[in-house]
Amino acid sequence: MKVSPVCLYRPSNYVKYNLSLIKDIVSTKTIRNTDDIKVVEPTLKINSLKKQSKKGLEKEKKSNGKPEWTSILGKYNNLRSFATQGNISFSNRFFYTANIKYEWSAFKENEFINDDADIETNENLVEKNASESVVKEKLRNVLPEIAFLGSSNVGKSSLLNSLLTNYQKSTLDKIAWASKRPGFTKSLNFFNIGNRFRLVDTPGYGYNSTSRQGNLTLHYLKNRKELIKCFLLISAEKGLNGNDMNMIEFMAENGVPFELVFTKMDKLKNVTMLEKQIEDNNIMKFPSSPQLLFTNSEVSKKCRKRYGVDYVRLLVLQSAGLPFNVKPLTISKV
Ligand SMILES: Nc1nc2c(ncn2[C@@H]2O[C@H](COP(=O)(O)OP(=O)(O)OP(=O)(O)O)[C@@H](O)[C@H]2O)c(=O)[nH]1
Ligand SMILES: [Mg+2]
Repeated sequence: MKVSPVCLYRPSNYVKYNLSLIKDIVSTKTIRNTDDIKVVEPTLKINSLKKQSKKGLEKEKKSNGKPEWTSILGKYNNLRSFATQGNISFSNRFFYTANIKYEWSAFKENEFINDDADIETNENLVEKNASESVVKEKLRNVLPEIAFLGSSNVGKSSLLNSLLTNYQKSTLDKIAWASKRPGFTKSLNFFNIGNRFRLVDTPGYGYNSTSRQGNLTLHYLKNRKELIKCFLLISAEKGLNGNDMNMIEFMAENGVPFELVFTKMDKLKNVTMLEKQIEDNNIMKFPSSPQLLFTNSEVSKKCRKRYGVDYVRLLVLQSAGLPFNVKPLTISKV
């Protein structure tokens, strides 16, 4: 199948959705061997577009001790009005005090259904180390789900860990497994957060992914009743790519609410170019008006703190329909 990359990127074509195309694109296996390789090229490599002057870099380095990019944290979302010190303290406390429980991984479509009839008849649901009643209990415990999506290596697993790790700690808690190797997460992984909602880590699409993983994620997005929100992660260093645009189309077509999170902000050299990309791709004019968040999950000498995490936490609670002062519940030991 030949696809013009220009056609894919143009916002006017944004509503034109083609399931077979997306399935192909989510699988790099398919793409590597076809001309469609073009569609996975990033639309814009932010850092490569313009070499910054020394003066510009200096200016960007620090403003009030923070990296300059932190000035856009509240610019492309409506969270500023909610981000009072009180609400931030409440929501941080929720994430620090909630019991976190990894519950299960889904490698196949039938591992995230929770229709009673299907459970009764589906023997695949019985895990090696769990009785059928345990698996049923897990699937019956209906909680709203928020999934992290994005290209491989954008930092989905790291963001999940960052949300759940206290600011005081210098390294992230290892709740979801992260790795510098792209394509590391191979299944949908479900984490119960204080028995109020689940965070779902997903396999990345693009480099080093497989069509099985891509189809699994698409099936989850389309069919999972508990899914209330997706956070689509984009590496600020690499920019939005064709796969991201297709995933956005897929979610729009299937009525899946989503927000956008720019990750690895600590690696961004030029905040103006990121803003230009947001404008050029008409991101603020997407019909569903996603909120834009910006964060870094790693710290370095240049960027000594994790920024933007407060906003992501606020938006997760808000997405789950919870008040910011919500208290975590006990998670059943089953
Ligand atoms: N500098 C920097 N590195 C990051 C950030 N977030 C993640 N990383 C690194 O990027 C690599 C990939 O992170 P992961 O969290 O495993 O990425 P992922 O999206 O889950 O990747 P897959 O599971 O392969 O799809 C790891 O080496 C992380 O340490 C960030 O904000 N800044
Ligand atoms: Mg991962």
